[in-house]
Amino acid sequence: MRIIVTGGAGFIGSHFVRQAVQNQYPALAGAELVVVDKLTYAGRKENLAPVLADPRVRFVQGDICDTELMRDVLRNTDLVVHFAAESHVDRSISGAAEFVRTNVLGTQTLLSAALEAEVGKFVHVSTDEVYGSLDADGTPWTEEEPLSPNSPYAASKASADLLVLAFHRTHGLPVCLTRGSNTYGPYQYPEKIIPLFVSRLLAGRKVPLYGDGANVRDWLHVDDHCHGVALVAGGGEPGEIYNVGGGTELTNRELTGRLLDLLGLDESMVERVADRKGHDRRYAMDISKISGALGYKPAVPFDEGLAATVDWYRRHQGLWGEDA
Ligand SMILES: NC(=O)c1ccc[n+]([C@@H]2O[C@H](COP(=O)([O-])OP(=O)(O)OC[C@H]3O[C@@H](n4cnc5c(N)ncnc54)[C@H](O)[C@@H]3O)[C@@H](O)[C@H]2O)c1
Ligand SMILES: Cc1cn([C@H]2C[C@H](O)[C@@H](COP(=O)(O)OP(=O)(O)O[C@H]3O[C@H](C)C(=O)[C@H](O)[C@H]3O)O2)c(=O)[nH]c1=O
Repeated sequence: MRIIVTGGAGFIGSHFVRQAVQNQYPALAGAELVVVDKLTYAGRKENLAPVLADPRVRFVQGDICDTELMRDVLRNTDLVVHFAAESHVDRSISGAAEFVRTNVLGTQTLLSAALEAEVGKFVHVSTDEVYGSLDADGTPWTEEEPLSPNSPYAASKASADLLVLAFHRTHGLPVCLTRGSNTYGPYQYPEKIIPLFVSRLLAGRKVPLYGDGANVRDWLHVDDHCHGVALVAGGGEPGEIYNVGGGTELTNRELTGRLLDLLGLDESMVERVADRKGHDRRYAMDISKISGALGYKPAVPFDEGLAATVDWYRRHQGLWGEDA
């Protein structure tokens, strides 16, 4: 089996590749993996160091918007797992163009190449942010929830989702979509709240908590996210969407408190700053579809996963340079 993994040098994609090569996913055991990654600020080829020497792994530095390269790379491919994206909400607020280019145009370029190559399955890795924002007492989202993205990042991912579904309905391309919740773990570029706060606190710097700190996120360990994606790659039905949530809902204040406790620090390290523009209040996922259909169950207890993540950043301080 030949698998193309786009964005495989980033946070979640590199975890997927490392785990796949280590045969953690029965449906993908023994597969040849071709990683396609542009190596933006968020991608590090070194994230794949533990598996790069494996003869089943090939690395191609390239842009998913490059039509000729994608046509070439996707030939004779059984499965595409599409992680590559611009992924950070704050960056999409200060400049949306690269989000539209990579997340929308890049996805369309890949879909066209996948159609031409007659790939066996195309798994598009998406996000719960496409559903919008929930009130404190709102019911967690199922896959039937209408799309209502708020940030430019979420809008670009929702656009990509619609294109993926359109290629299924129009051309019969065998696609599946996963929609993951906020993911944490090692190897994440320190711009999202957990790696940013941990890196700063370890360096003795204060952390910026947006607004009232009462926004809620549904936390998912990267190991569980990737297991969900692998289950969908192995057994997901063409044309179907699967939510992949972690089930640990926390306000940003609660999350920050846990990080301070793990590091033996106090509230004086927290700086309250202006709120993010258009800040989504709460994300929460109903995962009964993937649990019932494919046996998905998040396995990493949040407190254990968070402690191990803090420990990993402690052992890898300065990995992304001082300014990250
Ligand atoms: N991080 C989360 O909490 C989260 C949650 C749900 C879904 N997702 C989705 O999961 C996927 C992976 O997210 P992540 O957090 O690992 O992102 P990331 O930013 O860590 O990694 C993205 C990777 O894509 C590569 N890339 C970017 N533009 C490219 C292009 N034009 N061509 C080729 N490669 C390119 C980067 O070099 C990087 O290696 C994304 O599609 C994201 O939308 C992320
Ligand atoms: C960076 C930062 C964030 N925050 C707040 C803002 C959010 O309420 C929460 C999480 O923010 P973060 O940017 O880490 O993640 P989201 O905006 O929820 O989006 C993330 O989860 C989804 C599912 C994806 O799909 C995205 O790729 C991923 O970036 O912490 C702060 O208070 N201070 C900060 O410095």
